[in-house]
This record gives sequence, C-alpha cells and structure tokens, in this order.
Amino acid sequence: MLKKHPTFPGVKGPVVTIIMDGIGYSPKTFGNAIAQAYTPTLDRLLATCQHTFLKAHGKAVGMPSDEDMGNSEVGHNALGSGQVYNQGASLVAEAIASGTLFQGAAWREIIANAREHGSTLHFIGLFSDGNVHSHIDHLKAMIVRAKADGLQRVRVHILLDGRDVPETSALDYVGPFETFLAELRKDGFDARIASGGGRMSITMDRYEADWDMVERGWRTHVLGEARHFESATQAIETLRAEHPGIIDQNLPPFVIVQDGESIGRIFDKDSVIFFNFRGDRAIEMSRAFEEEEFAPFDRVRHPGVTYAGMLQYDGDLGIPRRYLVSPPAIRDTLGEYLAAEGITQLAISETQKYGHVTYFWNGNRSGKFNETLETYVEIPSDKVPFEQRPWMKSAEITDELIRQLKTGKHRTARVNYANGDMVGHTGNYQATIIAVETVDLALARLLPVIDALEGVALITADHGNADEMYELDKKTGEPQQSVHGIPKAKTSHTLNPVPFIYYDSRRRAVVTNPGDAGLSAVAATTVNLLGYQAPGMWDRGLLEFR
Ligand SMILES: O=C(O)[C@H](O)COP(=O)(O)O
Ligand SMILES: [Mn+2]
Ligand SMILES: [Mn+2]
Repeated sequence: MLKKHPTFPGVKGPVVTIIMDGIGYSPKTFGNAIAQAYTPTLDRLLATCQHTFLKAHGKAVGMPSDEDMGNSEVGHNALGSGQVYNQGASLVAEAIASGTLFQGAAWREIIANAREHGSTLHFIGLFSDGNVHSHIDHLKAMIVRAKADGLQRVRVHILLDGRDVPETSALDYVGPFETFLAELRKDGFDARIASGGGRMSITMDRYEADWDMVERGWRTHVLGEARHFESATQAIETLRAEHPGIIDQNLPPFVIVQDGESIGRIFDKDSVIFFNFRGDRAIEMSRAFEEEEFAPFDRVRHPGVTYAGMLQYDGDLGIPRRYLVSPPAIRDTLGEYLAAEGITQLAISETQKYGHVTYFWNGNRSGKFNETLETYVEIPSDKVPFEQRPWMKSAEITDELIRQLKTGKHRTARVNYANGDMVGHTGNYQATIIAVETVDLALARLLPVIDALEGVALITADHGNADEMYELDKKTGEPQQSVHGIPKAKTSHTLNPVPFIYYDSRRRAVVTNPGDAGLSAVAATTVNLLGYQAPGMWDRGLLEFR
C-alpha cells in the first residue's frame, strides 16, 4: 500500500500522463520535424509551464550502453514501473558472455532435439545491430555454439531492418554475415540464409494490427513460398531495383533456392529459435508455432518443432513456453500499486501503441491488476503506410479520452499518441511535420478539459525520433549528405532527451531535476500528485510541493 504524502493532499481531478511517442528534444532545428512543425500549444507550454528534460536512452532506461537509443519497450517499462531494470538487450549480452545462455535447459533442448533427429536448427529474427528487438552478435554467437555443440545444419531467416538502423543498410549486414557463414562451412557445417524480407512486410506485426504480415512470414519461412532467389544479396538487389526508393523495412519476402528447391523450409522435428529479445513483434509468430488450435490464419502445415524464444515475450500468457534467457522481472509497478490502493486507471491508444500503455507499461504483462478499477481502450489503427495518414487516430483517441475523463471515473489516465514515432520511422520529413502538428492539436483540445476537471497533465515522451529526421555524421554531428547533396533520411529513434511538462493551471508544485532524471521519475511524480509518497524502490519524483 502507498503511504500518504506528508504535505500534499492530492489533486482533485485526474492525473493524466500524455506520451508523445517519438517526440524527443534537440536544440538543432535543421532536420528536426518538431522544430519545423507549427506547434503553438507545445510552444506555449514550454514558455509558460514548469518543465524539464528526461533521459530516455542508454543506461538510464536499462540498455547496455549510452550508445544505445531508447525505444518504446524500455521507455514505457521505466515510465510504468518507476524503476530501471537491466533490459533484454543487456540480459542477453550478459548471458552469452557468461555462457549461462548455453547452460540453460532451453538451449540444451534445442540442441538435443536437432542432434537426436539429425534435423535443422532455424533462427528467425530481426537482422541488424539495432539492439531494439535483437542484435546480430547474439545470432552469430549462437550459430558458433550450435556448431561446437555438434549440429550439422543451420538455416537463418532474416528480417531486414532499416527502422532501427539506416534505412538501406541491409547489405552492410548481409555481406559480412555471408563471409562469417562461409568460414563456418569450411569443415562441412552447413549454415545458410534461407529466407527473408522486410520487417514491416512480414512476420513482425504487433498487437494483432495485421495478421496478414505474419501469414506472409509463415509462408516464407516455414512453407518456403515466396519469390525465389539464389542468395539474399541477389534478392535485395533485385527487389530494390524493381521498387525504386523502397527502404529495407518494406522489402517483399524472398526464399533462397538451390536447383529450384527452397533450402530452408521448416519441418517436423526441426528446432527453431526466434532470436528477438523484445516481445511485441515476436508474440504472433511464436503463437503460430506453439498453438495447436490456431485461428488467425491457415498455416497449411504446422510442423511439430522444438521452439524457443530469446526471452519469454509475455509473462502473463506464457508466450513462448520455452525461452533462452529470463526476461527482466519487472515488479512493483505503478499500475499494481494504484490497483492495490483502489485508484482507477484509464489506458488508451490506437492499436499500434495499445500494448505500449498496457503491456509494456505494466512490465510486459498483458492482463489487468484489477478488472473493475482499470479501463483499457484500443482505437483500431489504419492499415496504411503511415506517411499517407500522418494524423493516424489522434483525433479519435482524443475524442474518446475526453469522453472518458468527463465521466469522472478515472483518477489517473495514460495516453500514447503514436504519430511522432510511427511517421518518423517512415523517414518522410513532410509527413512527420504533419504528425507532430497533429499531436499539438490533440494537446490543444485535451488540456482545457483536464483543466476544467481540476486535473493535471504530465506531458512527455518515451524516446526521440521526429527530432532527428536526417542521419547525422558520427564525427561532425551534422547531417550526412547523399551523392546528390540531399541529406540522408533517418528512420530510427534518437539519443536525445524528452520533454517533461508539468501542466497544472493551479501551479501546485515546482519541477525539480537534479540533472540526471530519467523516464523512471514519472511514476513517483504521479503518485505524489495523487497525494501519496512513492514506494522506496522507485526513482524519486520531479515535483516539490509548495
Ligand atoms: O518496433 C518498432 O517499430 C521499432 O523497432 C521501434 O519503435 P518503438 O520502440 O517506438 O516501438
Ligand atoms: Mn515509442
Ligand atoms: Mn519507434
């Protein structure tokens, strides 16, 4: 239970956390869609409200190093738990370095199964060093170990990134990886890339936004049904030439063949490792492998394989059953404390970010702590490339959020506006400016309602994205120029901090930041505003009450 705050009785109205996904802060204006956008509301807030900037990347959110950008998982975990845990990226790197990954039951079962049947070990996952969902070094370490453990045959199903890494970098990964595999093959070990495709075209759907993506992935990896190529390099070069301007995340699926036959279909008795550590985009394919009865699409053939995820992706639902590394044991979350205290909570977003304000927010659990106290609202997302609809569902989310707040039922609320991030990931600068303006408009509608209810808004973000729309040169920090002198579009997140704006027309507190506060400070801030002290394991809040 929470202890009462010594001096502050709590605000009367709702405490609303507004997460502007992907809206970080950079003092640079060139290539910064937030600086370029017309944002009268954000400008006014920054001019008139108490605010600070929070760390949202690197160690401040549990990533291995400060070179690692933030992402939605680690960002919402920190926001929703008030704590910083060593995250999947860190845990897997450590488990490989110490060898504990290979001593665990899951790895031994994967190996024993393939050895016993002389079958194939398949790896499926995001093929880059983005360290958001996966890291190619983890994949390489496992292949080396599989060979040392006596396996004969490995097949790798590569999901091309271009979203957490530069937008057309696939060959920078494929080339060295082919050399790496060729080296391992010298003494008869048979390891090859078997299939692949862009991560936004196959396999890595999330929150059941588009099962067709997963079905296409299944047909590609398992059934070997996609366009045929001799090699991944040939596939990527051909598909790029046929789709001018296409970026890696959208490349169509392909299957590698030899003598007209797919070299890597997945059969009964094979072993399969999904090597992403992050769960949102790994859950659906894991379900397709594991579930006996499966409704989302017709699998045509459901091979009986020994399947493992890099981590367990959903602790509540136990997906997948077998996993190589235990996920961070995120406990004592804000949601859990509020539920125990009898405080009502509203979580709302559109499909693309729905799990962010529920599953990630609650420490990667899909269930509620208390059915009657918690209301979760999902507004269905459009199924279009988001540069074509940069406003996404922000208006509908705002309509519903306003309606819900006016019922007076919710003491706390959290909302995620996806625009800055989802449109930022397309690399389309013009559309991203519209996306940011959309969020500004939503704030303009929402804040007066919160004010009238005598509530407070905490306006922040989970990491940057729209704040840097051009790749920056690592040495100079200036935008990289392409051959034509045009800056190179950047699709990934940034290392920038995010704003934290305390919107309270009654100005009941002042913002204090010792200088190094991160996203994990927001949970304590929330309970303080409700009139409670934060539990001891949380990082301290950002407000001092007058
Ligand atoms: O999954 C994605 O879309 C990107 O890899 C990361 O974006 P997110 O962390 O904002 O979801
Ligand atoms: Mn995000
Ligand atoms: Mn993102």
